[in-house]
Amino acid sequence: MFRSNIHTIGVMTSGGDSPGMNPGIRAVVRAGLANGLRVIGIEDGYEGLLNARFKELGARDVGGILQRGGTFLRTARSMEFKTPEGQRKAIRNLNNAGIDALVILGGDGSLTGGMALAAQGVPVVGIPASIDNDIFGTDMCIGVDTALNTIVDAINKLRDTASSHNRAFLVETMGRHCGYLAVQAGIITGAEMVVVPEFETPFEEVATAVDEAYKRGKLHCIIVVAEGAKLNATELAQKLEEMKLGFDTRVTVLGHVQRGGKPTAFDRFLATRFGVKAVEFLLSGQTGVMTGLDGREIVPVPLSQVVSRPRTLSEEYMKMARMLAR
Ligand SMILES: Nc1ncnc2c1ncn2[C@@H]1O[C@H](COP(=O)(O)OP(=O)(O)O)[C@@H](O)[C@H]1O
Ligand SMILES: O=P(O)(O)OC[C@H]1O[C@](O)(COP(=O)(O)O)[C@@H](O)[C@@H]1O
Ligand SMILES: [Mg+2]
Repeated sequence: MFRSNIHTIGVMTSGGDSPGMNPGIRAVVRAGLANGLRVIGIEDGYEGLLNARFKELGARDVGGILQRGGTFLRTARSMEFKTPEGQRKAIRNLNNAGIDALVILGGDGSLTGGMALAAQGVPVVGIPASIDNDIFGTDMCIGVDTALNTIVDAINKLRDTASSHNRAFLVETMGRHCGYLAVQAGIITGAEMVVVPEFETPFEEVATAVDEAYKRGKLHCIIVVAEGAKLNATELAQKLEEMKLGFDTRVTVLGHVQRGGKPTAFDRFLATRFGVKAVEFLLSGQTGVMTGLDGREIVPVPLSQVVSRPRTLSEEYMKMARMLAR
């Protein structure tokens, strides 16, 4: 049987916060303790790793956080960690504190950082946590479901105003270079059009969708635009206004409201499963991997694949959004 030489693990959150990080930390801590490990919380992501902001976590320290958005360990983006000197300092701090292995909850950038540490001999397991759902190797990241529900609530409300005033609303969703949130939200709110970075949408197509919705007698027109799209929501609105189509035009940039809030049941459960599996992977010697959701299973996905392969957006869902918007 494989005998682990891991006695103390560190857990940290990094990059943009996402709802479900807290349940993920809780699961890592409690699964670690259940397996006889010491668990050290690292505050402020890689920034805290570089400054040795470490605190030992017991079972009670992670009580009452399941339902809280954000991350009680806090998170950060760190330029210094990207440098070889920064990474050397991080490894020295881990060694000094007797931390044998790391669980990192974060997005693509954080997992790239985890890969760098793994390449230098640190046992690492990554947990995908980002509202963007832009990570290769997992069907879903922690936080996506909650963000999507927030977007849907917002669009439902905007639709009330859009129909009451006969307006076209351009709603900008987050996601960096990934249109996942926009497409899913477009389908489930019945948006007239979805614009994403992954597929080219000529402006004329957007204008035609707005014009046709007006001519068909629709009271409103909702266009969901991913933040990374070639023409952003504000630019599209300006161009549409110039065309003097039937609807008045307004823009709503949803922004950081999409990142906060209490995690949905789905996100809590996914985060919990990922956390438990992360500890299991570390103890069975499966390191340099990410916990990935593959259908119903949680599987180890090599970080080398995670960071080198782009996640593709389903063309089928784009077509579905377009077909159903009539
Ligand atoms: N190529 C990289 N090499 C090493 N560390 C990285 C790299 N990219 C990102 N990181 C670290 O991960 C942090 C979070 O990454 P970021 O892309 O901002 O968020 P996320 O992990 O949510 O995608 C960065 O601030 C940096 O410290
Ligand atoms: O909060 P910030 O630093 O302004 O960053 C905004 C970015 O963070 C996100 O909300 C989340 O991205 P990450 O998970 O990569 O951190 C993106 O959707 C958005 O582009
Ligand atoms: Mg990211």
